Amino acid sequence: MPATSAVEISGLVKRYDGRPVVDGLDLVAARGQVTAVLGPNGAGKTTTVECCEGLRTADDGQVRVLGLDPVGDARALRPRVGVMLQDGGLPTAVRARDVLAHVARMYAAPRPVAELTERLGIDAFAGTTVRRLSGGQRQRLALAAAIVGRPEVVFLDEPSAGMDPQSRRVVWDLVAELRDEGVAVLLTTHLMDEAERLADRVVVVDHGRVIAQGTVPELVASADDRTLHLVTTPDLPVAELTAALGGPFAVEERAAGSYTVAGPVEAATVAALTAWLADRGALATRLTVGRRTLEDVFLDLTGRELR
Ligand SMILES: Nc1ncnc2c1ncn2[C@@H]1O[C@H](COP(=O)(O)OP(=O)(O)OP(=O)(O)O)[C@@H](O)[C@H]1O
Repeated sequence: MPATSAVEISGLVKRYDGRPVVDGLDLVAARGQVTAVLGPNGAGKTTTVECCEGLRTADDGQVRVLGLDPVGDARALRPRVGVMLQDGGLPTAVRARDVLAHVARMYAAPRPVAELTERLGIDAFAGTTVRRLSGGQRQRLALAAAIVGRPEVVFLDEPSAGMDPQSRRVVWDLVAELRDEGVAVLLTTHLMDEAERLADRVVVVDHGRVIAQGTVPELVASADDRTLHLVTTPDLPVAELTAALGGPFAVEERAAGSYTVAGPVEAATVAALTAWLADRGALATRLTVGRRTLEDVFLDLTGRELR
């Protein structure tokens, strides 16, 4: 394993009832980097992370965390790895502050608990039992528990899911700090802005396999394609518009009155579009042309169908 990689997964297979939900997955997460795993619901992200955490055993392939086997070397790994589970995984009858104090005592040189509770706004609900915490409060406590032991590798399964925007920013700052301290952070997320802001590398998983990976700029920089975002009258006939633009464009109404035109958008495309809108008496209240976003790329890669 190269010195910089903290997690190495090769050919991982995990089946449930004979059905492979992880199906030959390869992934590397480096120290001092945030690696974000994206994928539709059921793609196999949590299962993969749980194999790294030693909570599931692989049916095939190999998983190495800090060069060790997450299941066989669980004892050696425990003090070096931080884990934040999707459901929190915290004891429900214990008060928030006691959970954290207890976890901190398991490590030789924990972070100062008071500093963490202040930073993550846990002081405000420190005396409340886990059972009675809101979803976002529970997430913050789970994050604190995952990092209090100064781990070398941190697994964060949807760390800011259910959090308000203020908490999310605090979490993002904390994750960036961990990275700067040299920690390997492997996180799953459905939030494209979270991945865009935090990830040094993005790994897109679908049907239990990696279907794309790279830095965000690498992933969004495909050919000359741009995306035009348009806000105007809802329910316009997109097939007619596509024909009027006269090129290989993918036109879509993503939300009522909010359209995207993907493809080789040029000045003439914008002119044709505004002329077509004017013919229908439709006013564009917003029209922007930019490079494709990570969300555009994600939808292109994984399709539009619900899972
Ligand atoms: N213990 C289990 N027994 C049977 N099937 C399971 C089990 N755990 C997960 N699965 C199935 O495995 C598939 C992958 O689940 P997983 O939780 O890894 O997906 P995910 O990518 O994390 O999805 P999400 O984005 O919804 O969290 C799903 O179809 C799920 O129903």
